[in-house]
Amino acid sequence: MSVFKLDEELSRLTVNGSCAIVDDEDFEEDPTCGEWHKNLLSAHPQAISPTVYLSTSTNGTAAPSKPRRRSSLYDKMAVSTPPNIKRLELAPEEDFQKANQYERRRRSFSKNHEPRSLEDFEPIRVLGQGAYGKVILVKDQYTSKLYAMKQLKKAEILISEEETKEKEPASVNLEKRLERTFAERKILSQLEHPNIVKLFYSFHDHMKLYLVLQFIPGGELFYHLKEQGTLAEDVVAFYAAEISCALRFLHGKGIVYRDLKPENCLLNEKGHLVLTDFGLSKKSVEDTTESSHDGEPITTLHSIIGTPEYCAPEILAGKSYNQNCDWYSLGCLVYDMLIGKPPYTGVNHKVILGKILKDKTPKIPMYLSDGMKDFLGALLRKEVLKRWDVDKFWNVEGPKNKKKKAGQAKTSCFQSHFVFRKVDWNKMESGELQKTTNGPILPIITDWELAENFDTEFTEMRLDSGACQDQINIQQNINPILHRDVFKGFSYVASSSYLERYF
Ligand SMILES: Nc1ncnc2c1ncn2[C@@H]1O[C@H](COP(=O)(O)OP(=O)(O)OP(=O)(O)O)[C@@H](O)[C@H]1O
Repeated sequence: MSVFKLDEELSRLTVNGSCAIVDDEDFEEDPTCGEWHKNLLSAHPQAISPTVYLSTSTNGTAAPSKPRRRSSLYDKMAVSTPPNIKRLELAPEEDFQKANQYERRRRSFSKNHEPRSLEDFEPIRVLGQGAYGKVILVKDQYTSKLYAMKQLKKAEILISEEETKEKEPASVNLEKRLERTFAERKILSQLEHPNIVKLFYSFHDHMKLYLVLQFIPGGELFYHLKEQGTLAEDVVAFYAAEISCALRFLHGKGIVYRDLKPENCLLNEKGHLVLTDFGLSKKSVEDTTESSHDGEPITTLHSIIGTPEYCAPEILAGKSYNQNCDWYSLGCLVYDMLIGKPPYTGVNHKVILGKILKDKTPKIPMYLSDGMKDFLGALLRKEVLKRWDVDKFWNVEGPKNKKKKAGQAKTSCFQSHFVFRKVDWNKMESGELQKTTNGPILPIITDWELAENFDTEFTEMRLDSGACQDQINIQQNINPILHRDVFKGFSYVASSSYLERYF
């Protein structure tokens, strides 16, 4: 889960791209919210979760044996009390006012376009945890819709352990972390693609930033990989095609994803792949669709960032890089799905880094089809200039060289590659395939609120842990910075039409 932050920003280099902090006028005013943690404590003294799985492995060797769900377990699940029940204890006048307020909000949510706050959502269970906070399954109290709420602790963003180690002034690092925080919110609010998670709302309170995302119930591809060991070539090709569509779409908008790994690939209820976590994505200033699709560099980036196993060598070497780094990561992910581990592994980041930078092109097992070997070989080239420029050759053939020099970059059409022979690109690119058919692995979902395709390591976590400590950290350490209101402009509400399209 952890993000690799080896010398996260090279102090000698500057990022050649736009700061993604957005203008205030772009967004709606956000209400402050604060009661949620109290509600949460009273509603959920303990996290509730079944410790059972319904998914079974098709690969007996790789999957650990897990107990099947007994139906009686459902009866034993704790029932959480909706926080609004508390209103019954209020004095009549307050009760009346609150009830009116509730009714007003309920009516406005039916129109779907209202700034949101933490009290609007009932926490159900933890779905995952990242570097700056948790992702929690929540239920909208007014509409009963489920969302994945990504919470980022302001304290973690404002004060990082690295600051004590790094030579750069704290303000430089802070700018970078804020830039990334805003980048995720800004980038996601501009995107609409069937294979990319949707952002519906964002807001913040005195402790945290909140991104209210579409809940993707099928869990991480990582989870299914653990269950199944490895996947068949056709299945892998299908996921590779869906990821490629999402990456191509992002590159066309001038965005480099930079964090492709199995944990960030989720499966939706129909088994289609959805990319999440845009915390490391970067958008360029010169966001011209034409030049990006020509395969020209979107922008030259320098930050060392990402998860090392899936990270392109040029990034790890501290060189400048462009969108092509995402295609190398796709090669690593495809390799992982087929072989059960990424191309370079090791006991720690240093060992992995050494292998990626010094070893030759990774060994591709003989048992893969020739087509798959060719595909992987073209993406896993360490030198960018020798790597397949997928954006350039997305749907066009490059010039045919009669005498192909050894080590030359592949110039054939990406979509026409042998491994994609069963993929209906037209339907996939238009989104029709994702709407009308199921993907190769259909996650078992008996009840969306159970989040049964997520690891019990997370779903059994206490929902409230750490909340009080964060408060103390903020007050003791970062008051001067906090007063600058650096998170102004974070709040966002998707347009009514966008919201209506998905609910
Ligand atoms: N929309 C979603 N629906 C369901 N689960 C989600 C969703 N978004 C995130 N998750 C779960 O939460 C986990 C962590 O989310 P995410 O990667 O966005 O957090 P992060 O803090 O950026 O993590 P990292 O530090 O690993 O980059 C994911 O791996 C996934 O399991």
